[in-house]
Amino acid sequence: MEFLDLPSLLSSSGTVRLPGSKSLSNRILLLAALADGETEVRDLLESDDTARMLEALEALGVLVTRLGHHAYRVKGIGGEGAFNGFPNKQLELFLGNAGTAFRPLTAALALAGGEYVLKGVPRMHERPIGDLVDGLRQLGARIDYLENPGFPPLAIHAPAISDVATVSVRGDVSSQFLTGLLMALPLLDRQVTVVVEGELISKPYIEITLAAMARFGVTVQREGWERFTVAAGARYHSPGIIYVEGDASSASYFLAAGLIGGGPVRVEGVGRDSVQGDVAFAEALAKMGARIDMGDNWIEASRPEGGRILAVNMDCNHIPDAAMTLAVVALFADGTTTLSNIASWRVKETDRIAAMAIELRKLGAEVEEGADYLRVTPVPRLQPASIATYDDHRMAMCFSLAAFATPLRILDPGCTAKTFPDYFERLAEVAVVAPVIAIDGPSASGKGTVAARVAAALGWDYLDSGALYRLTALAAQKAGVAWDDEAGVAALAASLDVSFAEGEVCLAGEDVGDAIRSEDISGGASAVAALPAVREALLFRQRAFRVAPGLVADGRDMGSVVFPDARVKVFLTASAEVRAERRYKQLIEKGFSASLDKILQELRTRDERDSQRAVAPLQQNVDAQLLETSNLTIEQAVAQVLAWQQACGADS
Ligand SMILES: Nc1ncnc2c1ncn2[C@@H]1O[C@H](COP(=O)(O)OP(=O)(O)OP(=O)(O)O)[C@@H](O)[C@H]1O
Ligand SMILES: Nc1ccn([C@@H]2O[C@H](COP(=O)(O)O)[C@@H](O)[C@H]2O)c(=O)n1
Repeated sequence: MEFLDLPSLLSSSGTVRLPGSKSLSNRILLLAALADGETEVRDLLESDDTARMLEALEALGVLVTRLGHHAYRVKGIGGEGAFNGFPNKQLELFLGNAGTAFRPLTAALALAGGEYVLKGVPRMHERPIGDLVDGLRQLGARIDYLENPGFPPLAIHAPAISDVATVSVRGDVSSQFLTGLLMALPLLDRQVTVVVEGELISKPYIEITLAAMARFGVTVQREGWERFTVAAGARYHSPGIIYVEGDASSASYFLAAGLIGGGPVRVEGVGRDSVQGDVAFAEALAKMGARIDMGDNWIEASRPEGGRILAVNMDCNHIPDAAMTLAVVALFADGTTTLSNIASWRVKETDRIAAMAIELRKLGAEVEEGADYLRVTPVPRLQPASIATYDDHRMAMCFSLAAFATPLRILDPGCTAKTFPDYFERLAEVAVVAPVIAIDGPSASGKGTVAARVAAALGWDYLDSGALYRLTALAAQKAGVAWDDEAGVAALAASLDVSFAEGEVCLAGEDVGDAIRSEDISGGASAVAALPAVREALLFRQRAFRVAPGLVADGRDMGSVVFPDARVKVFLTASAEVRAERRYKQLIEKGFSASLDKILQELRTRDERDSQRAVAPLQQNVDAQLLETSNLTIEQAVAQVLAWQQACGADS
């Protein structure tokens, strides 16, 4: 499985231009297709969900021209006289997991006339659509469930249009059912009123629908949130050029980063004039302690000097998507946060309440999960974890914010392609990561000694990565697993029970500081380190050491593989003879017997194996500074590394 390791994030500031809103993009594309005339859609979101809508429209015979720079020209199929439906009247469409494509297309195709099959990914087939189908059937639509009643896939047949003037639809499961119905009604040439049954959820999404329809010339008469009427003769007319607003839900991650990391972080593309309800996220964040500034087309979030992040009890029905971000902000709050009225999370890309609870607990938070609420109690120190994302873009994006507290592994980060393909690149632009000094070099060159002293001088953490390979070799020896049994040793490496505290190195609670330094285990470490699966198993464990305020790491591949973005990279070495002598002295001082010749020979063997192995071989990388210490004291070597650190202007 693909993954992305996020280091600890220290602070945030900067500006992000948001991608186009998913909700608006797919609504506008469909309306442009149904309208008369040509519409130029600018700033369209380029993502999986919009790709599914574009593919579907083109397959239906709508002419779409890609103009570049997120602009598309759509030749509408509307015109004078009765609506004739789409040019292609018999088709099977695959709509992935795009709810904003599936629901409105179901409604439009059900009233358009034709024989269509609508399918999606397995999760789409678990997301209810029965309420929309029931509403459409009242209008004469003929729709069959191909698998389970109430769920996609669907077979849509030409409708037997009735003259019913009032239809009802449930509003308490997904507002997309009402959206789908409303957007399709102008295809009928008569007045129809939709009556909402139950309390309508996610009302701001209906505002988006009404605003988008209005841009295409159709005004919906609204009586509260219960009755919506589309008049006879309502027709979609192209507005000519239409701009898609930035995605307000996507803004939530950056605004939250502004609060958690200090900010200010500004998002451009949404602001005071936005039609998207998720801009209300900014108010929710303000209740959690953020300072919010807003212009017509931008919003900025920061944390006031000395400000705390406040726990809240919040009804999130109006911002269901952006509220996921609040659940992660809650990890930084000063008490227990409760997010309520979020039952719709259960029928989104995944069961988001369940998924959120599982993943927040992995980080160490206390979480209570209810049918329609989530309660999060933070802990003083979060723990590094691999976060599963459930093929849900918002899981990946909101959990990235936990990196302000701990290094993280995000599994399947590519799932953000649904709405925000370059999310992690944009996040990197506004977040400052914990700095790393990577010191690589051959055995006994002094890199551990120098690295530990540099770390102490800077007040940073220190990682002796070689110790992890040594511990793995020792664990294998104790378990009777041969050092060349790649799968067996990798399994041990993945579950190593180790701790480094107060100068002790413990394996399963036992201090093995001296045992892992024996020449036998040195050879074993070098042997297991040549196994790719072992290196893979230890990768995140090493990266998890990268916490605030910074890390000095020593090993063989710190600068090349583990921390390729380290700001200072050093290749610290000395001649083999000098190194053998240093190791000899070290052993004698510790009271071990040793032979200089044997040490030199073993050291050369280890150098040879470390530099010849296929994965992460020991070598000086082009971007690493050479530090030849044969004629340097420890103090001189330390001073040189600190000078490089200062010269590169890294945080100290
Ligand atoms: N510049 C130096 N001059 C003299 N002695 C040094 C110098 N640097 C380190 N030493 C000594 O060399 C010995 C080996 O150093 P150290 O254990 O730090 O090496 P290392 O590269 O981390 O080794 P390994 O890879 O085997 O863990 C230590 O006793 C240390 O004090
Ligand atoms: N990043 C690293 C660190 C170590 N190794 C291997 O482990 C052996 C022991 O390391 P020491 O630094 O404690 O000597 C070493 O010989 C390497 O084979 C590694 O591969 N990558």
